[in-house]
Amino acid sequence: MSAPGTRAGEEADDLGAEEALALVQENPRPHTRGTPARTPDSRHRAMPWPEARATAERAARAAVRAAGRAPVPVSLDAALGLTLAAALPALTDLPSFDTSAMDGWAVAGPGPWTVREDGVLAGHTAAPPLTDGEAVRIATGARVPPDTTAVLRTEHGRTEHGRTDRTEQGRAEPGRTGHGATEPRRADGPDRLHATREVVHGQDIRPRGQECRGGDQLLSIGTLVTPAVLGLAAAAGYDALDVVPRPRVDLLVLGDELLTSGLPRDGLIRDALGPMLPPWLRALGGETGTVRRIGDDAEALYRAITESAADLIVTTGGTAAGPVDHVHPVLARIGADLLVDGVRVRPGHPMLLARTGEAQYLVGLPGNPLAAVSGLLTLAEPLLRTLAARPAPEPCALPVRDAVPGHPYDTRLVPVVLRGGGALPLHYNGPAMLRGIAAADALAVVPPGGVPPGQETEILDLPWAAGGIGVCFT
Ligand SMILES: Nc1nc2c(c(=O)[nH]1)N[C@H]1C(S)=C(S)[C@@H](COP(=O)(O)OP(=O)(O)OC[C@H]3O[C@@H](n4cnc5c(N)ncnc54)[C@H](O)[C@@H]3O)O[C@H]1N2
Ligand code: MOO
Repeated sequence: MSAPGTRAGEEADDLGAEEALALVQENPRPHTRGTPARTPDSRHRAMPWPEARATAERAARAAVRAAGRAPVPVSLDAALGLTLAAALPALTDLPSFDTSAMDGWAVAGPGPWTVREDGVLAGHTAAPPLTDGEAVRIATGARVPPDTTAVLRTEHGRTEHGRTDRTEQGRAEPGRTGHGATEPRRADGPDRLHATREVVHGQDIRPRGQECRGGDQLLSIGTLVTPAVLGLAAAAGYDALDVVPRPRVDLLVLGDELLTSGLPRDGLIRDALGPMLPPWLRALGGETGTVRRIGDDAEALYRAITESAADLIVTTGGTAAGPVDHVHPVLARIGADLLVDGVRVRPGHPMLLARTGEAQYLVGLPGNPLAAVSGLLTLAEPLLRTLAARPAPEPCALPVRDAVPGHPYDTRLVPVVLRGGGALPLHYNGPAMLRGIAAADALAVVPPGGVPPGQETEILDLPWAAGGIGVCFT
């Protein structure tokens, strides 16, 4: 990577976002609405895409009913991204004492006021009550002394020394005045404070309980813990929160052809899914333990599944019907219920969902990397979201800028960038490619037959893509 300002860095800047996008943008092709129907073979079990998602969500609801998901207390720093398992009552009034909202003086009654010698700072013990005609220097956030009637901002007060001084010429003159801050005292006796603006009763005092009273419900059950929720919980006195725990995920990567480092060689390729899936599963609400590489070993796959105590097992590869595609035979040996066995979606149609225990499910992702992403968002997303008690994302639809060709029968998931309120399909969206999705903001859901230019289509968020999505990002 080049440091900013170097030649290469300048070249990258010169390239510009749009040109960078052109590296991955799809060439518009005529959409294929009306393409003559092809008789699908072995399609009988494949489920329509919306139904597959609903099935995964229902399965997770059944798991929650069967096993429950006991709330766990976690420290604030571990709670981000989890869901509140109970409503959040305030543990205290907020603010918990009458607080100065400004730097200035706490005053009692009408001015001018006699200024007390000591000031009041935030975090200090309570100052003694003020009497009518008295003022005391006060800082923002400090407790206002009892019987304070208002806070006068520094910039709205003028102080005057309480005694006359002798000048060099021997003439008497009043103590010099200061605007805002009190000048160093040169004479005995308290300063006098004058307001330069009208003073309204109660001004710039945040009364105790202004935001909430102890016991008030601040947030409801099921609220996603965001950075703002962490701040509110801390302000309201919490050190820990009761949350729905992250569903545990065991990730089993299948395939003898996979390398974990270096360049592809001798027919071997790099494992793209081992690095990609754990953080993605976490963004969807799950927590992946170690990634286990099983190779193409049916016995090892059987053991890994039957020994797993995870809420969700995710396998990659081996879902088709090749000589070393062991997922189906092993699930049959276990006696698992196949709830989804193929989905009418491209890429990713061999994806599957099985029930492997009373409250345990297995999502089989196809090995082709973009097909695996498709399976992740079709089956693992609704499942993990429901297990983690996260709210469903608001449905979002945007117009496509160019025609997006469709499959004759199946839904397509197409990586897109979002620009100017519309979706632009990206090139390099083949099942084995990650180049398009790596540059994408979202996935467009393209129904069978395709979408003509300007027509709205459903958009699936990518968890990291805040930029440009606006309304869709939750
Ligand atoms: N006769 C048929 N063959 C295939 C069909 C079909 O319907 N009939 N479907 C194709 C489709 S579509 C897909 S998708 C794949 C699904 O295959 P599997 O889930 O069995 O996956 P594999 O065969 O193990 O691998 C497919 C492909 O992906 C590469 N791969 C696997 N794992 C990884 C990984 N972790 N990182 C990177 N790449 C990976 C693997 O090397 C293969 O190239 O089946 C088609 N075949
Ligand atoms: O479903 Mo496969 O994903 O088309 O490659």
